Amino acid sequence: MTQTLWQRYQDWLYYHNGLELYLDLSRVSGLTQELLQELQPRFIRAFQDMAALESGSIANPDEQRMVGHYWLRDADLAPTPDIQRDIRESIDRVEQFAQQVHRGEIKTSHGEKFTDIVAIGIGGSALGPQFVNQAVAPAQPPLAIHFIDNTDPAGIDRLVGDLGDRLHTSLIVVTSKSGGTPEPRNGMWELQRVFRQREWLFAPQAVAVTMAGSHLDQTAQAERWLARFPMFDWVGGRTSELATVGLVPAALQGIPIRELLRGAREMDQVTRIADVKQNPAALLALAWYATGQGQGRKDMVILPYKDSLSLLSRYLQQLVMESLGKEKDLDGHVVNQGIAVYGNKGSTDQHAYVQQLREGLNNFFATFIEVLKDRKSGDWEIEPGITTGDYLSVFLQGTRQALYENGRESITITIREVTPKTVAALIALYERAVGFYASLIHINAYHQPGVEAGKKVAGEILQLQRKLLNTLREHPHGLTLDELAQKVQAPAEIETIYKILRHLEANQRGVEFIGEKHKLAGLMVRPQN
Ligand SMILES: O=P(O)(O)OC[C@H]1O[C@H](O)[C@H](O)[C@@H](O)[C@@H]1O
Repeated sequence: MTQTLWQRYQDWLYYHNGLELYLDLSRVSGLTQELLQELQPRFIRAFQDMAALESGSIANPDEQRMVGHYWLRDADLAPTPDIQRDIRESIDRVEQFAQQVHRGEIKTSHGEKFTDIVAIGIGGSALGPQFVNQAVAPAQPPLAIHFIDNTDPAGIDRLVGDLGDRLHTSLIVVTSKSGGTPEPRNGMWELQRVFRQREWLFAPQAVAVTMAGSHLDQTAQAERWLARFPMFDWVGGRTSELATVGLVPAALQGIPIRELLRGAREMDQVTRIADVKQNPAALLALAWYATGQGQGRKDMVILPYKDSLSLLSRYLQQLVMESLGKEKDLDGHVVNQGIAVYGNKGSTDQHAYVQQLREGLNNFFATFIEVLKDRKSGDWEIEPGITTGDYLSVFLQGTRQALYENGRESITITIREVTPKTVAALIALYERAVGFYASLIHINAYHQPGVEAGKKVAGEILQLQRKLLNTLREHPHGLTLDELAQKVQAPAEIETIYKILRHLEANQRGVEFIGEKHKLAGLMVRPQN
């Protein structure tokens, strides 16, 4: 007897009472009891791996590191008394610092209360804080937050311009776990220059969030910055939102960090259960495996039907793709794994790419995030018996049904309201699901070897740029691109050389082309007068 969809819905529905969170997997048609049985041995291994991880094993073998982000929300889990103490102390210090700033006990060096935060960081040092800021920052926060999350001078200029004098009452929170990432360092240097130009003191407004002893930490100590908060080497960037990386900006914005920690802890407690059907993260990992045949054949389209969650997809892009997008498995076999993540929000995206989802390439599964509570207060009927929120709700249901009827799979996560607790629970759910899924496909979810390759090439190009400028200065009458490439002993890099020169010329950086610059054959370049 074919199972009714309603029966399937009930069979594959998970509900967490404390969090009022539902996980509906019924529209993942590849999900069957048979698959669950087939994968049981791998799940048993995944639960064992996870238990070992939480006990302090070297769960990140490639970097020989422990993986301890779950300890952040329940210090008792940490494997040593020292780590337990470090966790508790760091949270207490964050809370105390924020309270002192809010009360005006910590002020600027010129005696004013702080009004804003400029958060400088990139990747895991920005995406979590940005997501949580948009999701749950108070309407009138004690300090408004602004992000420099790139090395784009125009973006920095825009922020400095928008801030105006509020920069003088801003806390500059520089976050970099490694303490050496070029982009946040550049952001810091750019702001320090603005402070110098305006004859303002930078250090008394500066806060560092980084690993003890890092270059950034040493700088903050030497320059006597206002405060420093530790990042631990056993917390990865993409799982650091519940570490000081996320807690410092959250606390300063008046977001209750103990609620964030509580929500994540409550989710951790159930995602620790070694029984797939009782474990929402294991169920999520199973659904991902089912829909993509364990090879990421389907992209993960994140569709929260709530404006305040529209940065969730950007946050999950790093958490999922930097964890799962790996060339080799734990045995060194080339697997080129991953699950691509994209999305924005509903119902907005129905007017953008849902057309392709409904009728085009069936290479995705949607993840709807449904929020039952429409607004804090003041609801009213825009039509008899209908509210704006009804539209949002029925557009989600309608899209989900329209996709399913055309053979497109979806997962639906439902929460009653967007709160610090439920947002942190969502973060914890995905952190654990990524960990389980990585076990199922036998990869290390906790390193990121692929990000180094691009950085290495970038460093080489910067070096080449320095050589080009030095060489050009010796030839005021100019050289052809070929001659220049020969003189810097990089004939094979002529295209890169051309791109470096084109960028320098566009910014009046001491280089000018002779002749029509799009006619590359025989194009000459000389030092700019
Ligand atoms: O916090 P940082 O050390 O500056 O690192 C910032 C980011 O850098 C790299 O891109 C890593 O792959 C990310 O995982 C990390 O979040």
